[in-house]
Amino acid sequence: LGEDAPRYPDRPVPDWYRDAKFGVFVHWGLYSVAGWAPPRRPGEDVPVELEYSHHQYAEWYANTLRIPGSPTAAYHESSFGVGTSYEDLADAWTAERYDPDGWMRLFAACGARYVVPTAKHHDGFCLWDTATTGFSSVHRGPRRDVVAELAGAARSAGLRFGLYYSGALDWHVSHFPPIRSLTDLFTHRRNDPAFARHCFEQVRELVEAHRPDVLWNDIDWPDSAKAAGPYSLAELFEHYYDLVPEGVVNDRWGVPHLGFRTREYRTETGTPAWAWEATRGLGASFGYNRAEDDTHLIDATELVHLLVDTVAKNGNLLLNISPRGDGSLPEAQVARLRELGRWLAAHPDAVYGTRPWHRHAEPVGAPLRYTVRPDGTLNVIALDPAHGDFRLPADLLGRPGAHWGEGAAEIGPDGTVVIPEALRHLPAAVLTLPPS
Ligand SMILES: C[C@@H]1N[C@H](CNC(=O)c2cc3ccccc3o2)[C@@H](O)[C@H](O)[C@@H]1O
Repeated sequence: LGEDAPRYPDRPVPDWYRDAKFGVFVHWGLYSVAGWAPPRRPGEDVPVELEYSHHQYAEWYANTLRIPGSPTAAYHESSFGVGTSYEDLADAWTAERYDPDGWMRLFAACGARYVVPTAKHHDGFCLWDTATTGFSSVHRGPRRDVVAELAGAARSAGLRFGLYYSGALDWHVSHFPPIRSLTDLFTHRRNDPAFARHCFEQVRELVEAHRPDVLWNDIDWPDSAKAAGPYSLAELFEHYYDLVPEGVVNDRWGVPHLGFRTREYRTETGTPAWAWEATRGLGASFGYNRAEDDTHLIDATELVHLLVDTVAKNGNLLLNISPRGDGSLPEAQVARLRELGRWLAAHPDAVYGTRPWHRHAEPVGAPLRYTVRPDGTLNVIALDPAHGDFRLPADLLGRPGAHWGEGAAEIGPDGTVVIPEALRHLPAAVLTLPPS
């Protein structure tokens, strides 16, 4: 490291985060007013040359709109007219059905332990009472301090409160051509000291006003803040941890300091020793996409499997919900969240507060996942109980006291575990083995 390379703190990921396991991401912003991107079903891909002109992330609307000939450009003109800019939409944003307390009560009821709403996404529109710009939800549109309302509602609902911030991209204060490739993504962005100070001051406002338990930065941070000196990232982290001793950050700051690692629409192959977080939308987008219907969304059983698989691999799941511009929550998304919450409410000890076993699954055979409770009890989670009985692996044979929630488990001499009929309709069934 060069002589001016700052020193970053080495901090463990706090236990509250590792125990929480399930959080709700909320991408809500000016892009939710338009709420459109070319829809994409699970498994569908586009050729790399269309990756940005046909971006499936509706929160990228401001960029996609600027790509000549993109479906988004056509959608925008037909919906808002040739003379309406993206930023003009700020005055059309009324958020008339926005109910922060209702949102947070729902997320808590669905088993989330933390929530991470977007404070500023790549479009640069700020959802809090900022002194740094007039491009905000207080000065324009809703004329509400969305972040303050969400912070209060989250904590009243017993949730930890984090904030997403777009550190690398702010299209309101940048004047590059649209991003049309991965190369553009890394070159069409500001790294100058003035922008670095702008980002520093914005996040300082958020930290001082709301003490977020999680600082979830996206993509990267302005390079000129990565050396020692005023408005440096090192100073920002120091300030943050002074104000929020149990605070935690993610791994997208572009410096050798991170809390939990992140995977987006992907998972880990095994069980890493480090804390990590899997994040995705319920469909292919984080921002609301009115072009998505039920067939574009992950189904509830897959959602339970995603959570269990992630937790078995030492990860958390940060599942995104995409409120409409008016603040209402898409019913199909809420239905899936509630279904996940019902399973979690019936099997809390299979997830919350657990830690991974020495393997997360079996290389072959029945789809099992393992988690270990604080008292050493092993949760053997059958991901597809409808397929019926499964064989316990050799290293678990003979362990006494095997139990389903309701009663003792029937296990044959060869390790065949009979799944009770009453459990076969569930997305996953949990067999517990007391500490050996
Ligand atoms: C949560 C989503 N993040 C998108 C940017 N994605 C990334 O920077 C990214 C993607 C990703 C995948 C694996 C490890 C790190 C990674 O970073 C961002 O462009 C989307 O609009 C949305 O906010």
